[in-house]
Formats: sequence, C-alpha cells, structure tokens
Amino acid sequence: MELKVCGMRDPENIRSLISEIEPDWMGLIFYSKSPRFVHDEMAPQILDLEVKKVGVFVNESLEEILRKIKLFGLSAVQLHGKESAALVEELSKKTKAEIWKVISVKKQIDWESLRGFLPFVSKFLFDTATVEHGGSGRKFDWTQLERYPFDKSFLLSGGLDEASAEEVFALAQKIPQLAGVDLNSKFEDAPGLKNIERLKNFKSDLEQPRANNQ
Ligand SMILES: O=C(O)c1ccccc1N[C@@H]1O[C@H](COP(=O)(O)O)[C@@H](O)[C@H]1O
Repeated sequence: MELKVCGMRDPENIRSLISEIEPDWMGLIFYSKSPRFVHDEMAPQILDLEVKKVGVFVNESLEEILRKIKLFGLSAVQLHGKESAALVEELSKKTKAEIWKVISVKKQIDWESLRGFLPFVSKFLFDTATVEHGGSGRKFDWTQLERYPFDKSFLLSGGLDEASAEEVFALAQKIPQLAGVDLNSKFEDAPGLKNIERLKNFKSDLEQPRANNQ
C-alpha cells in the first residue's frame, strides 16, 4: 500500500521522515488557515528532497497552484476544497503533476458526483467533511467505500491513527482500488511535527497486521 504522510514542515522532522519511514508521498499544506501551512520561504529547503511531494490546496486559483508546483517541485496536487471538474480539466492541460481530487464525506457519498473528475484525476482521496476542510482527526464511515463503483484508485484519509492499520488492511482485501493511506494529525506531537516512532509502528502493522497481533 502507498503511504502518504501529510502536513510536514519542520526541516529536521522531514529529514527523519524520509530516512526512517521512506513514505511514498510527503504532503505540504498550502492552505493559509491551517496550523500546518507551508510558506514560500521554505521552498529552497524542500525543492530537492528525495521524496515525492504532494501540495494540498483548498479552493486555490489555477495560477497559484501552477506557481507552487514549480516552486516546490510538486509531483502531485491534492485539491481539498470545492474545486470544479472544469478547473481540474484546465489544470490537467497545464501540468504533468498528478491531480488528486478529495471527496469530503458527510453522510452518504453521491458516487455520480465523482464521474466528471474521472478523466482528469490520477486518484481520489476520501476524507471526513469538516469546516476546517482537512486535518480534523475525524473518521467517516469507511464501510461506504465498499460500494465504490469506479476502477480509479483512491487513498483513505481522515483521522487515521496507530490503531487503524488492521482495519485498513482488512478493507484493502475487499476493495482493490484502495491504493493507500494518508496520515496526518493523529501522528503529531504538535501541528506539523510528526512522531516518527508512531509512524514506524503504523507502517509495520500495515505490512504485517496478523504477525503483530498474534
Ligand atoms: O492538515 C491540515 O491542516 C489540512 C488543512 C486543510 C486541508 C487539508 C488538510 N489536511 C489533510 O486532511 C486530511 C485528513 O487529515 P487528518 O488525518 O484527519 O488529520 C489529510 O488528507 C491531509 O492531507
């Protein structure tokens, strides 16, 4: 399974994450109201890191997303607001970066509302709908994902914690499109500062859930 660790911004913590966890993706939050917001001034320290970077945006303009892709060397963008399929289509014509559309889950997922994004996105990412847009630490009802009707792969997000690995593993046996997980606030000692030991535990539980629980 793919592992994304999001909300990184402390240089030493980033170094530890890359060397000790080797995540597939590292997320940078470009939403100014977030306590994990990454300023442009950090770009020189982040640009050449040996990890694929995902920029997280909330209702941002096309121009600003394209500017950040270049400035931070982003391999993917995660659109975490109410971005339209038209904006996503336009963006897909102007960048080679992967585009991930976040589906914020309230109660019942309206699967048809995802269809317009399908030609333009590499993945969907499911998160819990909240006023903060993301980083809430809250889970939604994951059993809904068992009715996911598309071939497109997706990531699971929203309040995953150390205890979630076994449940995620079981879900992935039922849903082949579940490509990975996104870890954030439940692995923090402070906003933007990840606890590397807790991440290690999760990673090893995800890789060998049964062996660890015997
Ligand atoms: O982390 C944030 O502060 C944030 C702010 C605005 C949009 C997205 C944000 N983070 C994303 O939220 C989800 C879930 O995080 P959590 O596990 O519930 O803390 C994750 O995809 C982050 O990329």
